[in-house]
Amino acid sequence: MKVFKFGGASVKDAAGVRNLADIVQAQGQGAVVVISAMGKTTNALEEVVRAYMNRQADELQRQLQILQTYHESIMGELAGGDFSAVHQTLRTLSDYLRRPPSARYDETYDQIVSIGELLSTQIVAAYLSHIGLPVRWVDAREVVRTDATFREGRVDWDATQQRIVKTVKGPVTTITQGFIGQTGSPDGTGYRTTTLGREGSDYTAAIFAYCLDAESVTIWKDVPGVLNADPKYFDETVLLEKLTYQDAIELAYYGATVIHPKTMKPLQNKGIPLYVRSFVQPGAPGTMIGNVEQRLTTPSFIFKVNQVLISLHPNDFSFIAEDNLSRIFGRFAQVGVKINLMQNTAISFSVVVDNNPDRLPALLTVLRQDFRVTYNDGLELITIRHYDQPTIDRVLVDKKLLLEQKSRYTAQLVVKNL
Ligand SMILES: Nc1ncnc2c1ncn2[C@@H]1O[C@H](COP(=O)(O)OP(=O)(O)O)[C@@H](O)[C@H]1O
Ligand SMILES: N[C@@H](CC(=O)OP(=O)(O)O)C(=O)O
Repeated sequence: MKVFKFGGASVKDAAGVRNLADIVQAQGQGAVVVISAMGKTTNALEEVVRAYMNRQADELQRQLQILQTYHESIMGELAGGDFSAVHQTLRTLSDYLRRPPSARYDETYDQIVSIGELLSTQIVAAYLSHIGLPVRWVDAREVVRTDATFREGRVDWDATQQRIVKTVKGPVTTITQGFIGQTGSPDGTGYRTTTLGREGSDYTAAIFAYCLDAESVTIWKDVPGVLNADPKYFDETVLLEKLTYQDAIELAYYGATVIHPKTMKPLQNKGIPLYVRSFVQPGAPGTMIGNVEQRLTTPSFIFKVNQVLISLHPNDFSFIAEDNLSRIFGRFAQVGVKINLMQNTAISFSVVVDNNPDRLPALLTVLRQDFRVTYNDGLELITIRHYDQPTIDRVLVDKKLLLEQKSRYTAQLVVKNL
């Protein structure tokens, strides 16, 4: 059994859906096919959530219309298939949005944002059936069980495995959603949809593969495979043909957005290979991640833009020791901000985080309760895996270095453009 994952870029239009059908027919019949929301639908649904929670009726209608028109135009162009399930899902969303919003933002977010994956998989399943490829549409919410951490659901592996094994059987191709799951409701009155964190569809593919002891997972991308840098920021990239799980985990952890960082561990635990291949050139081999002998030697770059360097200084005479550190980490966990890099001296603690306007102001407020806080924004965090000095010198041209951290294999540089 193979698992395929198609992300938003691969199904952003009708041509993408037809291309997916060609790939599945040629290489993936009988596979589990995990699909994300089409194009930038998740971002669009985040706007729907914002308008709904802020009770902006006109804006909400406008956003809903954009969403509906986009999906309808893809269905129109596909010209064929029974899309009644898609229309039902759109009606369910409209009905939901007619009710007054609850105060539980994250829970509401998941109920709305999860619609993107339902729509995409219903469109793809209808089209595949129409062209004569029998498929089973599986509602991932009924098999992927999570806790009640909305927007970042933690998987209950035993319950999920039982359900997946029971549901996914036989030679028929399965179509299911990435990114979404379900929890028993906090008040015990029913089930609620959860999501696994933005860009979490790769992780869903790994969950299905783990539970089914799949022979491989292939994620189909708009790039030839894993490259030694994001081609959006770098002109001369090199394809990494083979990677150890460890190197792939490190690259993803430091921010190489080509694979979600949670994807590798379940696969590594069962030795299931992960292929990253181009949906534009499906015949090309791409990158193979697995139990390979050779560690990576090519320097690989990860650029994170829009970073903020925050420095904390105790208000009293204390040092940055265990008690202060535990308080600091508690504050970050409380507001849900991920630390991209940290460094401490006796009397200061510096962290680099994404400049997320939804969370940064809350973070600064709670930190200021205990510390004097200074910060510097508009920065870049450059991570070089398997670095050498000439590589570091090259990336520092026209940049001012604010902070540097090196371990045996990884160098991290916080810089400002000159
Ligand atoms: N090291 C890397 N190798 C290849 N692509 C990368 C790398 N780092 C970042 N990317 C970016 O990842 C993108 C593909 O991931 P993403 O847009 O999340 O795909 P999808 O949403 O279709 O799953 C590429 O277009 C590329 O810009
Ligand atoms: N649609 C979700 C989940 C996802 O993984 O999408 P993609 O595979 O297009 O990155 C998101 O945008 O966060």
